[in-house]
Amino acid sequence: MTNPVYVAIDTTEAARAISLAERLKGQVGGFKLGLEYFTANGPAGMEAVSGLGMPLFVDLKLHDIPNTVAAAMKGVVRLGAAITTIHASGGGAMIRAAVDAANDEAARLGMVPPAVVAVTVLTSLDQAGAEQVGFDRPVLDQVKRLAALAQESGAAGIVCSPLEVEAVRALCGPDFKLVIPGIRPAWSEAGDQKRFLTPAEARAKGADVLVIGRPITGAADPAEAAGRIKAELGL
Ligand SMILES: O=c1ccn([C@@H]2O[C@H](COP(=O)(O)O)[C@@H](O)[C@H]2O)c(=O)[nH]1
Repeated sequence: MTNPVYVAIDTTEAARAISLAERLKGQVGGFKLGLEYFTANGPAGMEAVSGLGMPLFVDLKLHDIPNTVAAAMKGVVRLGAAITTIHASGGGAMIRAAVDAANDEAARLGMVPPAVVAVTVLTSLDQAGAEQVGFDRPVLDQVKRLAALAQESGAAGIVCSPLEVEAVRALCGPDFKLVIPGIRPAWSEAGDQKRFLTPAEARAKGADVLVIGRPITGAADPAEAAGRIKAELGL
């Protein structure tokens, strides 16, 4: 089985990111770099990590009018992303524009386009937090609604919490990519994550990609922590 874990390397420091990536290379399936890293280090910083030869998940969660998202998505393709994120709540036209831009730019450059996945309801929101931003229905229903929109608008998959995986799988089918943060091994701290399960639980429910940051990167020995997660997954 391919290792489904993408480690979220959330830091502003390129040297720390590269050092973590080098130490974790054999223990995870890929590296995720997000806003914190990109705004500090730009495309060159991204390339310093992708140059280590592992799949790169570029997590910029684009959310703007379709024209702007399409232009930004072309830059994401040039970073060599295997997976990248947009916000589903940007709407169907925005999702379609992002997917079309990814495909067009990749074709122009002779590259494989990234899997464009749409963030539904952030895993840091519980029911009360979701209601605060106007999702006045159960979180599961909101996730399913945005998953259906993402799928009909051409996205390769979605980002949701492990608690919603089974329902979205039933709704969207086996080929829809479920990228799942909110992963907390039993021995780790929840931090700001509100909707979470363990790696083994998330995998058993049918998650395709497990996004795990602080339980690995904040451990005294990140490679050992990633190795424990690998063992939990039977890898
Ligand atoms: O709903 C979401 C969407 C994205 N994330 C990102 O995943 C990682 C999780 O890191 P942990 O340290 O394991 O909490 C982080 O980069 C988030 O930006 C998410 O957590 N929830």
